[in-house]
Amino acid sequence: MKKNIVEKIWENHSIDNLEDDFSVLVIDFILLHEVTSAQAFKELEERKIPILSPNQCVATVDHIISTSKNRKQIDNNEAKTQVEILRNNTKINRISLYDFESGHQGIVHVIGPELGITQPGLTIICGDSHTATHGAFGALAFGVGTTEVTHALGTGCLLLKKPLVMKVEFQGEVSKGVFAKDLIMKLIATIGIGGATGHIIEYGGDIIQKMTMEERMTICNMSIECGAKAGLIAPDNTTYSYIKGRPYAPLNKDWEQMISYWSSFKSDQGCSYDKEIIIDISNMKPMVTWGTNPSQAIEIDKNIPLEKDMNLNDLIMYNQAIDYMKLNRGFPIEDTKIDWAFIGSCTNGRIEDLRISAQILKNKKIHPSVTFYIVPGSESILKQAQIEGLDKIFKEAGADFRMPGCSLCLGMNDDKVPNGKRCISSSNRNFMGRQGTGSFTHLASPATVTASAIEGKISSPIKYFLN
Ligand SMILES: CC(C)[C@H](C(=O)O)[C@@H](O)C(=O)O
Ligand code: SF4
Repeated sequence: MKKNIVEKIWENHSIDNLEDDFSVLVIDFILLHEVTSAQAFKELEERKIPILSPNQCVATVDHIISTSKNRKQIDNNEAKTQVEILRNNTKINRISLYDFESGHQGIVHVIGPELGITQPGLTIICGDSHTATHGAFGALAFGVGTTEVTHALGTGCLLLKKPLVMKVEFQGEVSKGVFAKDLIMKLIATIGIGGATGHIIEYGGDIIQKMTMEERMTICNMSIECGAKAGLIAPDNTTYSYIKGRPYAPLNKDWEQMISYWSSFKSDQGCSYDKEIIIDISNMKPMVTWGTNPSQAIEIDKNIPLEKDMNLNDLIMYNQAIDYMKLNRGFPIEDTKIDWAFIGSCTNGRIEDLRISAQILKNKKIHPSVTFYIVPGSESILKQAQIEGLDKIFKEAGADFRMPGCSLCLGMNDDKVPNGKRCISSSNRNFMGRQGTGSFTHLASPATVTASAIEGKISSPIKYFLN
């Protein structure tokens, strides 16, 4: 029987099939961060259950930490306690912790791939909703709650219901100035925040195949924003060359064997899906959100929708969003004045994102009224940016190039957009107050963020890519 990639990974990991499509699934890797792991360790300790396989776990500090240069001296007491608890838990349980100055501290979904932990055909979980990022490598990776983290740490498996599978393909020509972020935002705007509920998305087709791993990670990362449990992309040579030589990658003598194993995790030609969606991206412009969820997005040259443009079901959310965002119905989104700009997060805080921003910023200054945070996803990206001299370009332009962490993606650490200020952001969520109480967020690609930081208003980056 022909199978899709999800069915293949599922069967390969299922050790017991129960009624109603439930299976006991082996979990290959557990990623941990300071916010959602403490309770899991505590419960296991209380019940005297040891961690089954500490070498299949990796931890880092990302959410709550400071991104300032003197981040090691943690002033915030709550953050200090959470970091100390994680240090202690990982030490007692012999789990690798990528702490400050380890060379790989960073956002959990950035360092997994970077270390070569994220590999095709694996099942990977983390107490974090953006775990789908790892699906870019053909892994079945999804966010879970702390109870499931506890269960998986103790037993190495999880009881799960087999999800439906949706195939998504982007078709057409990618226009200049349009990036992976714009494509995934277009999908979410098209199918809505619940458009993929109950499904795992497999992204396929020529456009996806031509993408770099960084671009594929951006795509898979935001799958959760349209309700999908996970998003994945079949592995190919781009995947294998990215993994090769990384700390957790198979060594030379096992390499060929692993490639042939990994290559088996591809959907069979003619296999079936529960749903198939094609998104036409011809002549598409960069995307930007006007509202307070990621589906409330339009192409940058379009007007903010009017009430009559909305679905009846979306009307309440529409009105709440417009009122919160203090925007004018039916007006252009372009030229909306901004105060802050942010490049970072597990969606767009990778080296390619910083390179695009630096390419635009070179020999330019950001607008005097804009505060621009550029936050690398990991220590290794920070180092690479310094090697390439990107840090100098950022500094000369007037941007603040900071230490790695989740930073302004969520208002859980010292980095916050002040009340009443408007930020254009390369992150993945624009919920009310997400970047700080009373702040306004517009999601966009790193190129659009940078163009807007220069102009002091929401601006298209297309002009920077015309020759
Ligand atoms: C703090 C954490 C539980 C949360 C998540 O799961 O997504 C965070 O990473 C986010 O992006 O909102
Ligand atoms: S960068 Fe943002 S989305 Fe990603 S894990 Fe951190 S808080 Fe969550």
